[in-house]
Amino acid sequence: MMTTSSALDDCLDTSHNENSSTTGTLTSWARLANITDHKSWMNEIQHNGHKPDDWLFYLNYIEDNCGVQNQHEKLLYMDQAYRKARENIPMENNQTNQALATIFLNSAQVKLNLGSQGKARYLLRYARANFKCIPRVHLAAAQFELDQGDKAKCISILEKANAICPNERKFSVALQRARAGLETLVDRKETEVITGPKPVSESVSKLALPESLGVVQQKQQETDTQCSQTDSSQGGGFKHASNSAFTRVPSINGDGAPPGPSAHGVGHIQSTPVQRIRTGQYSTGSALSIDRLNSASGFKRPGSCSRTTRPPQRVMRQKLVLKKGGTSEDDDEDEEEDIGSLENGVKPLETSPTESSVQSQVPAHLSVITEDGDSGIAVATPPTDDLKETAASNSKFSFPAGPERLTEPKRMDSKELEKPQIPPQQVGQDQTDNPSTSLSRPPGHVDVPLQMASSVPPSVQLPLQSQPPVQSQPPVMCKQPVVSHSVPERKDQIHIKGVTYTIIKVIGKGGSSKVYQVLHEDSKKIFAVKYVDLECSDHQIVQSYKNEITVLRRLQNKEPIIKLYDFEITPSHIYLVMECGSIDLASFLRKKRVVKDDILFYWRQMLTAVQCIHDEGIIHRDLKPANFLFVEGSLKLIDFGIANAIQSDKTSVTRESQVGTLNYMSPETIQGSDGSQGNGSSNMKINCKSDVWSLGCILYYIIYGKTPFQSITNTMMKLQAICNKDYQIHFPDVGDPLLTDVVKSCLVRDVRKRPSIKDLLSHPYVSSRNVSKESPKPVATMNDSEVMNLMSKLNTNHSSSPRSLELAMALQKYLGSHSDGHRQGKENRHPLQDVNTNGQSHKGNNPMSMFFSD
Ligand SMILES: Nc1ncnc2c1ncn2[C@@H]1O[C@H](COP(=O)(O)OP(=O)(O)OP(=O)(O)O)[C@@H](O)[C@H]1O
Repeated sequence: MMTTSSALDDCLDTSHNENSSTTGTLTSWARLANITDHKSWMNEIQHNGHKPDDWLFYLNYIEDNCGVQNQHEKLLYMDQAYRKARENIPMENNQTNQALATIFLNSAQVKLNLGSQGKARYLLRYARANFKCIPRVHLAAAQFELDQGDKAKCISILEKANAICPNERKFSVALQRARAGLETLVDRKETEVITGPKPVSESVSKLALPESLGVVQQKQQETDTQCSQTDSSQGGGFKHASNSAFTRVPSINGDGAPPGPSAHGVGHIQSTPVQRIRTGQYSTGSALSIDRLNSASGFKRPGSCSRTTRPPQRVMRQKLVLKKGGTSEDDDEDEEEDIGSLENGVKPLETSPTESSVQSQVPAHLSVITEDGDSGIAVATPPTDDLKETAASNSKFSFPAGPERLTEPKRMDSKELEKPQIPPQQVGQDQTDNPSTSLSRPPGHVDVPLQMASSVPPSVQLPLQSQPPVQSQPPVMCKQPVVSHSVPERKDQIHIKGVTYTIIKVIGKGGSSKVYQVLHEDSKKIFAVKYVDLECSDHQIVQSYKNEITVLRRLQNKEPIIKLYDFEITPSHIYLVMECGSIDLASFLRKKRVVKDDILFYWRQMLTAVQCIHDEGIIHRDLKPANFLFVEGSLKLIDFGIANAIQSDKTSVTRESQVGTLNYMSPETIQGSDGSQGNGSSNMKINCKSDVWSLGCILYYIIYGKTPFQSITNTMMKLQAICNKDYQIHFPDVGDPLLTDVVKSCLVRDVRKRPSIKDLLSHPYVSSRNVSKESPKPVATMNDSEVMNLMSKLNTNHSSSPRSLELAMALQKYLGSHSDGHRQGKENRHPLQDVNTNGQSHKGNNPMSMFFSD
C-alpha cells in the first residue's frame, strides 16, 4: 500500500517537464485516462493550464485508484490532493466554474471527515465568497451550519444567498425548511431522481463516455433558475450548471480504468447541494451522517461512530457559545468580515489562515518571538506542513488511550427521541455522560438530567481524589446533545457537560486560549473557565492543552496547584473548569512593587509550589510570573502546557524543540545538554534545575523590577548572553546578603552547581526567617462596572426572580472572601466589600442595591 506522503510526492509534487514526452501530446481526456503515471498526468494538467475540470477528473480518478486502503489515510491523501488542486487552480475567471466549486465542496467534506470543522467551515466561507452565483455552494454552507446545530447561521447564509440570487427557488425552499426545523434544506425525495450529467468543460464534453465507465443513466430533474450573475463564458458556469442536474456517483469501474469525466469528474457537479460527495464514500461517518450526506448538502460530520447502530435521529450539536476570539456577539458579522476579506483578493486558498499559516497562531511559548515582558520569546519550532498538520488535527481526536478513553456513546431509543426537547441550558456539549469523564463537579453542582434520561444516568458527583480514571472516547461526534431550536441560546453563557456557567468577564488570555471568570449559577460560586479554540490551533498547541489536563489531573492532590474541577474536549474546543484566582503574579507585579519584607512570602510560596511538582517528577518548563496565580492569598501554579514528566529511571527529559519564555529560559534549554556549551543540537536534556533558573529570573524580577537579561533587546544577543558564562549578571546590593545569595545561586549557569528546590528551601534566607503573619493578599479584580454588568445580566436574565438576589449574594460572598487580610488601603476596596450581610451598603451607591431593593 502506498504511504500517504510518498504517494503524494510521487503523484503530486511533480514539476512540469517541458520535454516530457507526454506534454503536448495528450490532447484529450480519452488519452489522458489511459495515463497511469501520475507524473505525466500532472504534466498534462499543468500543460492545459490547471483547468478545474481536469483537476476534478484527476481527483476523482485518484480517489478510486490511489490504492490506499486505510480510510483515514485515504482521507489524508485526498486532503493533500485537494489542497494541491486548490493551490494550483487560479481562482480568477473561475468563479462560476462548477468543477472548481465542487473541488472546494469536496475539500470541505474531506476536512470535515478528518474532523476539522473549522477548516471545513473556512473552505465553505471561501467558496461562498468566490462562487456567489452557484446556489449549491450556499446551500451546502447553510446545510453545514445546520448540521453543526447553528440554525440561525444557516438561515442567515440562505438569506444572504437569496439576496444575491432572488430568483433562486431553492433558497426560498431551503429557508422554509430551515425555519420549519427540518434537518435537510432540500427535499430528500429530490435527491432520488438521478439525472444525467452535463459536461462542464469543452474538453470533457467532447468525450463520448462509454457506459462501461460507470456512467449512470440519469434524467433531468428540475431546471434550476438562473442567477443573473452567471458568467456564461465559463464552461462550468452557473447557467450551464443550472441545466445539469442531480447525478449519482458511480462506483469504481470494474476494470480499474478511470471513469469518464462526466461520471466521476464533472459528474460530481451537482446543481444543488443534494449530492453525495464522493469522499464521503470511504468516510468513517455514521449512518446518520451518511444519511444526511445523501439527503442534504453532502456535508457530514466526521464520524467515528458505528455506521450501523445509530438511528436516523435528529442529533444536533449544540452551538458553541464561545467562538474564536471569545465572543460570539455576532457570528455573522464575523463571517461577513471573513468573506469580505477573502473577496478582496481572490486567491488560492493556501494563503488562508486555517491552512498553511495556521502556525502563525502558535502561542508565544512555542514559537512566537517577542520581546515583551512576560511574554518573552521562545525559539520557534518548525511549522508543520499541511500533511502533518492535517494528520495532527486528526490525531487530536485520538486522545490518549487507556485511562483517558471515553466510553461508547449512549444511544437513544425511538421513545426517547420523541420526548420534548429541553432548553440548551440543560444540555451539555459533552460527548459523553459518563460520570467518570468529569474530574469533580464544581462544589454544589447538581447534575441536570439530560434529555436522554432513561438511557443516560445522571452524572454522579465524585470527590476528585476518589474519581476513577477519566476515560475518553475519541471526541468525535459520537453522542451529540439534543438542542432545542426554539429556545435561543444565551451568548453570555458557557455550557460544559450540561452545566451552565454565566460569563462574568475575561480574566486572562493565552496563546490560543481565553480564560473567563464565570458564575456557576446553581452553586453560586465563581470559577475560571479556560476555553481553547482547537479549530484554529495546530497539533502542537492541541497537544499542549491535552498535556496540561493530564498533568493537572495528576497534581490535583497538591495544594499549591490550581484545582481543575472539570473539563470538556471536543474536536473544536477544550474547556477547563478551574478554581478562580484573583490575579496572576505578573499582573500583580506590574501594578505593585513588592516591598522587601514580602519577597520572602512570595519566594517561599513559589518554592513550595515547584517542589510539589518536582516531587511528582514533573518539570514545569515555563515558569514565569504569569503562571503563578493568587488564590485566596496563596500562590498557585497554573499552565502546565509544556510541563514534562521525567521517567522514573531518568533525571532529565530530552526535548526536540526549545520551549518556554526566553526571559526566564535556562541556558541548558537554549543551548544543548546539561549546561555545557551546546553544539546547536536540537536535542536537549533538561532537568528540574531548569525550573530553578526560571525561579531565579522571577526572583530577580521581583527584586530589581526586571529580568536578568531583559535589557538586551536583540534576541540573538540575549540568547548568547544567557548561555555565555563570561556574561556577568549584575546583582546590585539590596541590603539583604542572604536574598542576594539566593538569587545568585539560582542563576548559576552550571546546572550541577545550581541548587535544587530542596536546597533553596533550606537556604538560610528561607529557613531562618519567619514570614509575617499577615501575608499579602491581592483583592479580587472585579471593578464596579464589571459588577454592574454582571448584576444587570443577572437581573435581565432572571427578571425579578429571587435567584437574582441569591446570585448577588453569592457574588458578594465571593468578593468578601477575597477581601480579607489584604494589605491594600480602604481606598482600594471594592464597594461590595462594604455591603453587610443584610445587603445594606455602607456607601450610598452600591450596585447591589438594585437586588436588595427587591
Ligand atoms: N484559574 C484561573 N483563575 C484566574 N485567572 C486565570 C486562571 N487560569 C488562567 N488565568 C489567567 O489567564 C492567563 C492565561 O492563562 P494560561 O497561562 O493558563 O493560558 P495559556 O493559554 O496556557 O497561556 P500561555 O499561552 O501563556 O501558555 C493567566 O496568566 C492568568 O492571568
